Amino acid sequence: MTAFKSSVSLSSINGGHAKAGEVHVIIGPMFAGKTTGLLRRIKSESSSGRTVAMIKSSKDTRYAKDSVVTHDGLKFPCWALPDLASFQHKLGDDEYQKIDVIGIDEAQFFEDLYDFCCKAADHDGKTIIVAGLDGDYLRRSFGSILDVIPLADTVTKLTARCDLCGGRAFFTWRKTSETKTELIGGSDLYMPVCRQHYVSGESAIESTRTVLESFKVPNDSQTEVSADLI
Ligand SMILES: Nc1ncnc2c1ncn2[C@@H]1O[C@H](COP(=O)(O)OP(=O)(O)O)[C@@H](O)[C@H]1O
Ligand SMILES: Cc1cn([C@H]2C[C@H](O)[C@@H](COP(=O)(O)O)O2)c(=O)[nH]c1=O
Repeated sequence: MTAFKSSVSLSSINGGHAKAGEVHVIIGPMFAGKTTGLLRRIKSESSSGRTVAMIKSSKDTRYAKDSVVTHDGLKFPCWALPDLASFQHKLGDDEYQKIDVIGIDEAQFFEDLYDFCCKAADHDGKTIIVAGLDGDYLRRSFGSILDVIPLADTVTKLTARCDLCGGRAFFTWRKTSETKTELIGGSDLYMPVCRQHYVSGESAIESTRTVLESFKVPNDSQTEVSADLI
């Protein structure tokens, strides 16, 4: 009786699909192997006969326009899109229906990630594998990737190797003073670091700022100087 009830409700909420969808989330700092893990899972799904599609943000122009590429150079063809809503439109409804598994790389750049995962997994019966940065260079939540955790079947947090000591790296350090959140780049701009080196880097920046501040001429004296000159 219970089994009968649940299969009736599943087919009604799931647009008539026999199988419910799934959401799997892979997070971590840069260089942690998120894209490598995503490619492995997509290739394994494909080998077991499921139809797969890969999407990445069109903001990521680093290695190739229409491929997801790992830091080691592994490649997989993809749709490079500005948003996820455009995926079904681009593919067409018939082709969309045929897709079983959708990989999403650089998921932190998609504002409509939550709505897409809800629709694709809950209503269209797709398996979605989401990979992206959980935190930005300031260790603040990045985009809406953390919002999909309550939707997820599984969450995997990967770590890289700290570039300074070889320990486990949980965070991404930005090597430049650029402060905008979104800044596309690789090892030219970023490095993975452990907690100790993230914190010591922050302290070094703070000390430098304090020293520079102490050299600044106060505003009042600047006014006096210019007044004297007049
Ligand atoms: N500091 C590092 N720690 C770990 N892997 C690194 C590091 N620097 C370069 N790599 C390389 O990056 C690869 C992971 O690349 P990728 O899957 O594209 O990572 P992500 O998508 O998490 O940025 C590793 O297999 C390794 O060869
Ligand atoms: C930390 C941080 C990263 N980015 C950018 C830099 C890269 O283009 C991607 C991350 O790529 P990966 O596959 O995880 O290596 O995100 C950013 O825009 N802002 C940041 O704070």
